[in-house]
Amino acid sequence: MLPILDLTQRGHAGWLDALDVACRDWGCFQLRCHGLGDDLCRSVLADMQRFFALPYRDKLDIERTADNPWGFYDRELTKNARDWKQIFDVGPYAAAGPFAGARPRWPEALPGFRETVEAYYAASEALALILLGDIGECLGVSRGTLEQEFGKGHSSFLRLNYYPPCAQADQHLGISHHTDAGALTVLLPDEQPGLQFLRGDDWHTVQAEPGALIINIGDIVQVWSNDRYRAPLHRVLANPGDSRFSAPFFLNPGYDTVYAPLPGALQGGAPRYRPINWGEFRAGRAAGDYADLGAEVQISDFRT
Ligand SMILES: O=C(O)CCC(=O)C(=O)O
Ligand SMILES: [Fe+2]
Repeated sequence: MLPILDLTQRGHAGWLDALDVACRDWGCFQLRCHGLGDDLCRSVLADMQRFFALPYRDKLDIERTADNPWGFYDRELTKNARDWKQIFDVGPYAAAGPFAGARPRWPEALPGFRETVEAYYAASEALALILLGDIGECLGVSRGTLEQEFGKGHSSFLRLNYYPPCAQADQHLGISHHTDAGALTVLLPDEQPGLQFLRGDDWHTVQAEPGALIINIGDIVQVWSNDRYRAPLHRVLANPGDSRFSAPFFLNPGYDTVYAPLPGALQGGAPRYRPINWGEFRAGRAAGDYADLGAEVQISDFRT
C-alpha cells in the first residue's frame, strides 16, 4: 500500500528519509495531519458538488477556450482517449507566458464558491512548496533553490474533477493512465475509491485515509532527480454507480523554466536527460488535451 507520512513529523529526525523512501519506492504517498484544515477541505468538496450539479448551460457559460484555459471542460483527452469526467480549472491571476491576461472565471450562481476555492488554492500551493523544498533537500539542493522557479509567473493550477457514474464502466476510464507533467501534485480526494497507481506490474487502488491528502511527484522532479525518483503512472477507474470528486493542485514552474538533472542528484553518474523547457513541453502536452494528435510529448523524448 501507498506509504503514509505525517506532516507533524517534519523537522524531526527521519522525516527526510521517510520522504526520500516514499519518493523512491512509489513516487506517491498519503499525507496525514497536513494542516490544510478539515473545514476547508470539507468546504471545497461540498462546493465542488454544488458546482458540478449546476445546469449544464451554466457550466458551459464558463467553458475554457483556446485563449483562456481556466474554467469548465468536459471533453478532455488523456492519452488521446476521452476521459469520463468534468473539470473546472483555476489558474493564477498573474499568469505569464501563453495565457498571460487569462483570468480565472467563476460561476455567478454560486455565492461563496470563489472564496472557498481561492482559499484552498492558496493553502494547497503553500503546502506544495513546503514539500518541494523538502524534496530538494533530499536531492542535495539548499532550501529555496527549486522553489524560486515557482514564484511570479508560475503556471500552477487547481483542478476540480467530477467523475459521473458511467453505465459502461468497463469500457471507459475516469482518466487514462498518465504521469503529471509538473513538479508535484497535492490531491484532495473524496471517500470514493477509483484512483490507482502503477507500481511494478500492478495497479494499486488507493484506500484514502480519512482526512489525508495524496501527494505524487511529477515529471519535473523525476528529471531533477535523474531517475532516483519516478513520476508514477496513475489512472482513475470509471464507476457504474457512484460519482467521485477530487481536487488536485498541480505545482508547475514558470514557462521559461529549464529543468535538467540536478548536479547533487548525479552522484557521479551522467545526466539522463537533456535540458527541457517547460513552456515548450507544456505547449506540446496541452495540444494533446484538446485533440488527438498522435503520440503525446513525453519526458522520455528528452533522454540522453
Ligand atoms: O482524481 C484523481 O484521483 C486523480 C486525478 C488526476 O490524476 C489528474 O487530474 O491528473
Ligand atoms: Fe494525474
